Amino acid sequence: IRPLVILPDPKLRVISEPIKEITDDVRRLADDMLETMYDAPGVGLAAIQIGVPLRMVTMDVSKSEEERQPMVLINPEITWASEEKRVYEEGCLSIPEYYEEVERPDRVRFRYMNLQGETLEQEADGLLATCVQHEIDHLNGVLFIDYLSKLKRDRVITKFKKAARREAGA
Ligand SMILES: O=C(O)C[C@@H](Cc1ccccc1)[C@H](O)SCc1ccccc1
Ligand SMILES: [Zn+2]
Repeated sequence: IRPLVILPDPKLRVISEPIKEITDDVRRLADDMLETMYDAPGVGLAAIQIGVPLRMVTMDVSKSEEERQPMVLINPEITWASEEKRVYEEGCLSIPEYYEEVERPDRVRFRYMNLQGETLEQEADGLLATCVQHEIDHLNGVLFIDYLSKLKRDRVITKFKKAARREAGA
């Protein structure tokens, strides 16, 4: 389990680098991310959220504990998005205990490489569509608060800056 990077850490604004080769380190990163994601718990995690600026995402939107369906996406990209939008109350493991409605395309198609080195493309709707868009945003330094009004965004950033100062014992 790796510590989560929390707002206002500037690491969250980094654009993550593509993964060029699937090495044992890359496989270990996937294991660390899945372990951290399940422990949080969350349904998705981007590598930058544990401080690693590489384009890897883990997801598991399966409902039950028994039937875990872990997904590891390497260099994922959205290849198509529906016109229809859907509003979902999003949260973020890097912005704890803050939830706001975000509107995103209802369905997306995304392409990625898996840990076996295969390039796959699949379509998603519902929570998986929301999650994959939220995670790929992380790889581009975009947070869900960027879709809110400036007023709301500034409020939450100020709140987390104050909390960070208190922690530093300022
Ligand atoms: O911070 C993250 O990237 C993980 C989020 C991903 C996510 C956010 C909003 C909507 C879908 C996925 C965590 O999974 S937040 C916890 C959570 C758990 C169940 C459903 C939605 C969010
Ligand atoms: Zn997030």
